[in-house]
Amino acid sequence: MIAVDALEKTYGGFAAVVDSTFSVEEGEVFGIVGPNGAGKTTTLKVLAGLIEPTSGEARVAGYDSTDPAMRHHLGFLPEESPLYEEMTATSYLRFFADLYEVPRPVADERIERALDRLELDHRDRRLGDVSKGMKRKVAIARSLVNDPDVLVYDEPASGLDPVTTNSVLEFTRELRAAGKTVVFSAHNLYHVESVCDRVVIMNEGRIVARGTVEEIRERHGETTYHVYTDVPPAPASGGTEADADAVGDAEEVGDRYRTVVPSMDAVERVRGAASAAGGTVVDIRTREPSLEDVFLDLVGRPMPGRRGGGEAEGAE
Ligand SMILES: Nc1ncnc2c1ncn2[C@@H]1O[C@H](COP(=O)(O)OP(=O)(O)OP(=O)(O)O)[C@@H](O)[C@H]1O
Repeated sequence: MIAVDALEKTYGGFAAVVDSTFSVEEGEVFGIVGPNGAGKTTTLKVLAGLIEPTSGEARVAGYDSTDPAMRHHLGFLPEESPLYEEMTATSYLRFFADLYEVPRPVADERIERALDRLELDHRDRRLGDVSKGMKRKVAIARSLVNDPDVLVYDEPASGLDPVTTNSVLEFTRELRAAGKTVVFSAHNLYHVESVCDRVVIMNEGRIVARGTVEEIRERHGETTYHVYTDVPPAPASGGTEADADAVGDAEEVGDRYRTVVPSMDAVERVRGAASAAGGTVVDIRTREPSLEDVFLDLVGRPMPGRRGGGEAEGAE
């Protein structure tokens, strides 16, 4: 449903997106995560046809993203979605439905359905007077007035309270169940883990990891072993440097000592060191990396060659 190929976007010589290639299948929820300035919004704006690639291409629902016909198949939720403050939710959504030339009875039914599902009260209050959560929900409803196949949401749940956040995430799952394809960006990795079928992690314009959350964890994360001993482990005299490294950082936890190590070999070294100190291992726990662990590890690495590349364009 979406195919992005060797996408580059530069702003006046600054490469915001570098050599990005990914695809999204029909009915998939696809997450783009990354730190501030990673290139997420730029990627989404290209998909939404709001900016043109410097090179490479993005195809959405069978159209080039720069083809105006593509927009009939797309609903876009920008990161900031200022609404017309004097309008009510209903009149605002009708206005957008008219822009898409949706027949009025169809539009009214669609708008009612979206507002009901999003549990939007105060439909006749001016938008300038409704809460931030309600404004976000109206913006989400706006993305659906043309009944698009593809939804591109930039930080859909950012700044929302936990209840509204949950309802937006649940709504995203329902969109998938209805066969829509959803691409969204997020900073909150829990949101991504809980909703997305597949994810790309971007850093400094480049994709640095991709796959299901599970695949990314397996590929990029490290399992650690937490070894609990009843004495501080001390390497036996005459032990190797690796033995000393393995037991260097025991931390006192209650009446036990915890040493975190990356392998079973190192666990055995800790065992030896505990016994050399007259004690024993009392517990070993395995800890799988979270998406957040992987993320912090990946985005902490410097990325080469961000500046330059592609032709300079004026800032938009
Ligand atoms: N119109 C523009 N002109 C110049 N530079 C831009 C423009 N838009 C974005 N950039 C730069 O491109 C880089 C990527 O920006 P982008 O907004 O895509 O990142 P992001 O991952 O969405 O960040 P955030 O999480 O902060 O929203 C940033 O360094 C940003 O300053």
